[in-house]
Amino acid sequence: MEDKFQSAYQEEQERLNAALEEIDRQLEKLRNTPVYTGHEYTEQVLEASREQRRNNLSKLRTEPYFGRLDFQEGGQGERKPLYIGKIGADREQASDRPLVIDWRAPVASLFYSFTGGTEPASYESPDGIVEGLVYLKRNVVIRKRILERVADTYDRESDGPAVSDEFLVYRLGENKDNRLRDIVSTIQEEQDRIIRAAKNTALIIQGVAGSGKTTVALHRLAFLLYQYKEQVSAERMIIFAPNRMFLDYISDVLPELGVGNIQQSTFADWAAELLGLELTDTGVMETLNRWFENKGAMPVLTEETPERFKGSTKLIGVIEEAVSLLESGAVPEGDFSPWEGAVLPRRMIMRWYKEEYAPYPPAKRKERVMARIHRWIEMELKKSPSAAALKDRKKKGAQREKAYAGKWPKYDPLTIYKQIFRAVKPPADWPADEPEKIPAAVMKSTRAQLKKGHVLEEDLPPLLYIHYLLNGDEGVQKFDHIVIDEAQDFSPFQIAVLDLYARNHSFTILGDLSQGIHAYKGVHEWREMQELFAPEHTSYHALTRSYRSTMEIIDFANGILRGGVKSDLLAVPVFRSGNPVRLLKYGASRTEDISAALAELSSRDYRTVAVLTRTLADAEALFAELSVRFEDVHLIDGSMTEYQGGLSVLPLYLSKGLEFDAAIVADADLSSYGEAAWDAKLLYVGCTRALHELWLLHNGQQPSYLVKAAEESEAAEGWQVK
Ligand SMILES: Nc1ncnc2c1ncn2[C@@H]1O[C@H](COP(=O)(O)OP(=O)(O)OP(=O)(O)O)[C@@H](O)[C@H]1O
Repeated sequence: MEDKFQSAYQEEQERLNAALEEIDRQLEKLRNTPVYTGHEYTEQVLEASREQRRNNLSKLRTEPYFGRLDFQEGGQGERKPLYIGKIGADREQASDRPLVIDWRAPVASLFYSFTGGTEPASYESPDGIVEGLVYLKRNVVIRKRILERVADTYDRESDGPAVSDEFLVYRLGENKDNRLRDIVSTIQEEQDRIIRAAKNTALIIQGVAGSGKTTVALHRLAFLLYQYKEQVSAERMIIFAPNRMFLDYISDVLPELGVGNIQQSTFADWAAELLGLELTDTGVMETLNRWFENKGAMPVLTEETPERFKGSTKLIGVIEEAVSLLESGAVPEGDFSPWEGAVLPRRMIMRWYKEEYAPYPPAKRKERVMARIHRWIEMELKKSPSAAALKDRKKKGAQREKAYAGKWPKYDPLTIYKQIFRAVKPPADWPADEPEKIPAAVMKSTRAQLKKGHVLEEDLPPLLYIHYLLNGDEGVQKFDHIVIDEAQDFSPFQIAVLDLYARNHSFTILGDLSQGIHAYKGVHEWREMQELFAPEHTSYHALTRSYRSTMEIIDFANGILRGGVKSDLLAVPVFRSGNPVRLLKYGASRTEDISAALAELSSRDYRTVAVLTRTLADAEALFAELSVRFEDVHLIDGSMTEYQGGLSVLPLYLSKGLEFDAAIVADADLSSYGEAAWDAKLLYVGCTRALHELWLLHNGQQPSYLVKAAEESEAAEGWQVK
């Protein structure tokens, strides 16, 4: 065994030397080629390609590849070793094998999709299905040109029939800093299928916590840019994430994959910009306070809860009716007369409005008709008998034109929205019974909030829809692909509105219903989103394996899912074992104990340790106490745009999407978490943030599902640490 390993290492070292030599040589040659700065188009194109190669080779020279796959096409003839890296590179001399194959290339898919066995494997090339035999799948770790590790995950000539997880487990065991990383060397088969799925569908992915949803979505973007280079561009792709700090947390992955310029935003920021609205944080904080800061006093959630109702597509009909009422009564009563003696009959204006400009959406129709009237005035002015009359008519005409424009409806989404909710007076011809289509409680609370000048997050989809009905999509950029992370917190209306701005329903929608702690606004079943698309435009995938946490943590979290959330979307762990989950009962002082736990865990070799509390108020109070004892502890309060790593204190609901080497859940007891499914979901989110170590501190009175989860997963009790 040792010998085999030695010879594999030796072989890879020789191969690496040769590859680096060739990369250096190619790079040297390119660097010695003078840069073309002239105006000749063909030369400019050639220069751009040289520049691209210079960049690629500069990256390749430190880490040329990470994997090797020996494949025998057709099951006979030569066994070719294929080296797979983050970027592809050709050899200097023409050859049937590139120097490095891009991980996104069709043949490289075998490296991910092959799960072992002796049967032929296949991949889809542009010329059709290619079949053959896989002989070897090898992971090669190269850092800064040094060969650090060689690990065979499949060898046809050895006894193991399946691809082993050993290298994956080694990778997962590493500690994490403050950024999410790429996983190109260890993408798993179920993830690869999603990454390489065809572009023009709305993929809906239910994935358990830690199943790699965020990571997979980012790799999928890199894949789409490679596979559909002629059809898509990075600037026309967008990632929606829950907050700006999360965007910062994921911001390294795409550059690592050689992808830049993809738009990243929160839905609220994107919508506010499109609508030209200034959103205050007051509304967001009010919502969070209402749902998260009142321990045990969670408002009752029904289909008529304002956030849920406004997020459903039930408002669509009401909005369409309102806009159509405005549209049909838009042309002001009476003929238009710019000055005495000149009359443009309403009949004529109606003809322009109803016939000539009918294809345009209302706001554009109004613009066009008014422009036409303006042109008509200019023609009429030419008939003026004298210079004095011209001057007088010009003045009068301008005044009356302005007054006439003012008689048209105000095509402003917020005004129309306010009219629908009767926060301002609607036009006289609107039917009096219209408000009955909206539940009274929603009507009342929305009216009150709009009167205070607050636009909440849940108002954005209806506002955007009104905007779209008024203006269409002219002048607005449509997206080639939209990624929605933490999609369980998105409402169906948000997705429906985004679909208006997506080409070919090209979406990757990822989430986890078990983490649906924003259930007051999000979906309760994926069906709610699937129904927005025609069956041929959508497909559903499930990711069940969890890569983030140790088996012990996953077993414990599964216990919370079973007993508390009452969900059967359980996670399947990768066989990576660590310390048992630890439950610690407070002694004389809660703060002392939390402090001692933090001191113990941060003294170990962990880079990120978090203390998770139930509310922001708890986090702030605890932070005040801990910051006296720990120099470099940070408070995460939702207003941050950057995630710093290290030691953090944060409310559990803000930890979604993040991960920490070790997590301490403070007050994991009935003082903070009840028996309801929603409380269990919060704890599930918190517990699944931990990679290696999870401690729960409590007062001895715990919800029954926690007690049961601890028993079933053989969690440890007490302070005998290590
Ligand atoms: N194939 C893989 N190889 C190595 N690491 C992986 C793999 N898949 C996922 N991971 C790691 O697992 C962790 C979880 O990934 P990610 O945050 O993308 O999951 P998620 O499903 O979005 O999680 P959550 O819903 O809990 O926020 C990350 O550290 C990621 O690097």
